Amino acid sequence: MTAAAVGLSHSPLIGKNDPDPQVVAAVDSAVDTARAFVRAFDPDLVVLYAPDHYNGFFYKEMPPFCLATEAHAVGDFGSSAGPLSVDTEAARALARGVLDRGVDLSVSARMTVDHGFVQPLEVLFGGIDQVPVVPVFVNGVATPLGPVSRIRALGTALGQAATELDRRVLFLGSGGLSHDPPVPVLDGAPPRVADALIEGRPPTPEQRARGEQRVIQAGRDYAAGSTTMIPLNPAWDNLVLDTFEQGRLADVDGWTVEWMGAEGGGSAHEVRTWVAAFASLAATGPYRMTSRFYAPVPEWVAGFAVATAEPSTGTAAEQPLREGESGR
Ligand SMILES: O=C(O)/C=C/c1cccc(O)c1O
Ligand SMILES: [Fe+2]
Repeated sequence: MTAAAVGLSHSPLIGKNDPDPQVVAAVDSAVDTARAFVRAFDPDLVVLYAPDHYNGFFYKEMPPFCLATEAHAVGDFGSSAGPLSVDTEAARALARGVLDRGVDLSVSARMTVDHGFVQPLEVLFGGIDQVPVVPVFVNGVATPLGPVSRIRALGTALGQAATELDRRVLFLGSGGLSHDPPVPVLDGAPPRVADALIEGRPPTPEQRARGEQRVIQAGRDYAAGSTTMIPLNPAWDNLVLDTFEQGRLADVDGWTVEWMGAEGGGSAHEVRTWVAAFASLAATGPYRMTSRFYAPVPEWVAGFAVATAEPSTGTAAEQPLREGESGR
């Protein structure tokens, strides 16, 4: 088995509320680098860790994480709808391997997913059915959230299980870093909203359009500096990226839910997907980050980051990231 990892922020506001062209060009260039990295690695299996935004998982049953043996995308914010090309056999083997290692994984035989899963597949592979994938939902939105150490344990167990497959596995984390979009919160929600968050009744097209419009307005408010939400936090985002780049994954066990929310906003917990992806790669051996990009993009309500990593050979030929590559 060979492995690699990519972390990629997502935002449904990309293309809908764009920043200055220079910022878009810088992001495009970083994404091109990641795409080239993925093409060169040529994975035959992608383990995709991503959050949900109350399109697939609801408070009726809200697991901390869940692996899918089959998955369908809802097509929110104009993203692709339909079945993902899930590798059911690999998904079952990985689920077994994670459970055997003492991590209480739940399994969905028909997961509903949204832009959190779809966007990285579209961006890196050109669609949701282009590469065999094992989708793993990681709750990064719906409180209460468990300790980050359990996400590292999940990633580690899944990485170890993947070593037993004769595959080229890309571990892909979708989301983060600091951001505080207007995702509804159950605590204190009016009864109609609470009911929707618990039951998960599909929104009418009008309701979905209103919700999406609210997010677009949030992007405009962030860009205008008139938001009442927690601002993007480049210092915290770079601390998070330093942790991954320096392979200090055990540090995340000390990250509290309160600290992450205060520093990075209500959706900063999406960075749990990166924790899982890098822990999976680390479970296969030492790694090195080969590219790192970061830009705070208020128009997208996103501390936006892209990073790639591969196994480290420990030889002198390996170059550390150059200044321009780090995005700092
Ligand atoms: O409202 C949603 O479904 C999500 C919005 C959003 C906005 C910006 C960054 C993200 O990661 C999001 O999921
Ligand atoms: Fe998100």
